[in-house]
Amino acid sequence: MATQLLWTLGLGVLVVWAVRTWIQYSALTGKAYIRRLRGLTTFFANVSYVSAVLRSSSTLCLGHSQIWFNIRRWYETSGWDVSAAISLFPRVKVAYFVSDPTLSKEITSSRTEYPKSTEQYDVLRFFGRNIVTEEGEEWKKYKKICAPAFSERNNRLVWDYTLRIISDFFEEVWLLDKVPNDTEVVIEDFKIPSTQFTLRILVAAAFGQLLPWKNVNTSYTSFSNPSPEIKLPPEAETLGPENQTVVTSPEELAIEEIFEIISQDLVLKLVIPDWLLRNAEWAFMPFGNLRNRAIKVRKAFEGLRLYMQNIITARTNGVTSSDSSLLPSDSGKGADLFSNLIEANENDGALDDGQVWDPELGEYVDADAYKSLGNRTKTADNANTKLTDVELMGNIFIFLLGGHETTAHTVCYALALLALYQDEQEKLFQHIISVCPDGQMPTYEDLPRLTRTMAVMQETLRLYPPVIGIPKKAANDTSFTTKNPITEEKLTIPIEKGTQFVLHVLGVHYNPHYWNDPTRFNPDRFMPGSNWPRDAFLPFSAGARSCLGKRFAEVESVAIISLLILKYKVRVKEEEQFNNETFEERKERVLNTDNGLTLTPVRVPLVFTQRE
Ligand code: HEM
Repeated sequence: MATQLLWTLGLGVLVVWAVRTWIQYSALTGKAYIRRLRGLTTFFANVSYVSAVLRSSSTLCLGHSQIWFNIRRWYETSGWDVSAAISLFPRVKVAYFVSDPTLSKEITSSRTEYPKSTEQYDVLRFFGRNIVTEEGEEWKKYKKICAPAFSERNNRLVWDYTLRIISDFFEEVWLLDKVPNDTEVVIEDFKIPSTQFTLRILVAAAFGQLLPWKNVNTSYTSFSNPSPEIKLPPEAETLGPENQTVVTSPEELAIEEIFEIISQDLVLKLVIPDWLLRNAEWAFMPFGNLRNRAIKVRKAFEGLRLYMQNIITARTNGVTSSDSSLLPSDSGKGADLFSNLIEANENDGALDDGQVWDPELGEYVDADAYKSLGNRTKTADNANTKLTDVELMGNIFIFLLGGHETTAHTVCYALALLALYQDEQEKLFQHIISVCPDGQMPTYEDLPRLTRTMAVMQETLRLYPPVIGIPKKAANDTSFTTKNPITEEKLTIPIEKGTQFVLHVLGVHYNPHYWNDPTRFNPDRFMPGSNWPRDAFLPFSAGARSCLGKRFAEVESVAIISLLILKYKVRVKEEEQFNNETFEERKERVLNTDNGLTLTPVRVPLVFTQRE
């Protein structure tokens, strides 16, 4: 009887929901502007945790891979650069995907009208609130302390550490000096060393700690013409899914392993509630693989907490970073992100150069001038501007998370593209040796002249932006206008408060109305003097909430790419099973992409030959 009642009740709720959905759906799709901008209709909300988990393309939800695979289809179908994506559950909603650069500029430059849709970032508060997860006054407080950490001295430190780390890698892992000239280094998947580079650079530039190359995982490396005296360093334990060992304590994990686990399985931390994760041993007992992954994720987060806590305690006790003594120049000494953050925190956002970040102006200003600014100072002074240890940890965590994979994958795609396009690689090599003749190592002062390396990086970011969609929402009932790129007709769309927008970075970057031959790899677009469309390039977002680590990532990527191309000629590894493929097939294979935490190359097999 009770079961029958429950069934009847359930069915009743379902019918009410279905009828209500149908009415709402008909009303929405009956609107002329929705019909004109119509994109996909899916069951679940387009930007949701469900879509993060269900990544395959389906009509169930607009998974992340849809955003990748449908780069331009929606816009081509409607003829407009804005696409209205409708979802049905729990209620009918519309989200606007924007590939119109003028509209995306309007959105990014008006933070109060179109704030960041931070609900989707709640989960990134595991270690504390931080600059990515907050909006409004709270975000301003974080920005004021965090922005000065990315100082010019830190950029120099990034450069110096990158040179040091990559040179050590050549000597200790690729055994540059010990390998005869005709020996080639064969890399099964270049994503692995590129991730190892950027993690080490990030840890060095964030904490002043140089992680040793000793015991790094080198299972992806071999030599095509090995001489007997060459011995690779011993391999560290690999942590692929095939490895089913269970880590018993967070202290057992090295920082590399922690990041490898977090990159692979962050989504488990996002979707499994904490109490379940704490009891993963028994809760997931019947699911061996899932159980082991859940335990590893928990340990990795505990390990990272311990790692960061130890550094905070050491710094609080006056222990400073020591490894910068190993660097070629000492101009960046003591300017690691963490030291800068603590300094800015102590000095109300000011660094020792007397500059302070004004979150409302969005620029550095003189600290004394800032204090004399009436209302703005009042807001800042009233807020409790000092970050607690928990907030410091939350922000450092976000620097590590935001700066690791993004840059690693950019460098990986750049090398893949250069391996495929040998003529572009040769142009780049000639350019680098013109800046650094006679085998000289490039210095930080050479950076502004390494324009072609920067152009290669930018073109890579255009084609493979790590962050492919940036969520925003409307703060009020308002309207927006978009212009048809072909007919120039203008369409004004009324929107309700809370309406979701996705700045569709891929849609903008492949927009043929702004980029000539957009699928072609052509670094010349970004060379000085060429007039590329600034508003149609959004890899770091734009406006007040754009990437804080932009310069960090540029300095690091230009240094890594320049050094690799200066020392090695790179090509795609020949593999028997792909002997008969065309260039287009090879390109598709080598640049094959999945969407994990960021856009991720699937497997990039490369061969590096030492240059004379
Ligand atoms: C190629 C490398 C990188 C790319 C493509 C990239 C991209 C982005 C994007 C698109 C955003 C805006 C996200 C949003 O609004 O939802 C962002 C924000 C941010 N990024 Fe990056 N990033 C990169 C490297 C880095 C690095 C190296 C760091 C730090 C070491 C970093 C730290 C941050 C921080 C702190 C924010 C939040 C800024 C705010 O909300 O005010 N990023 N990044």
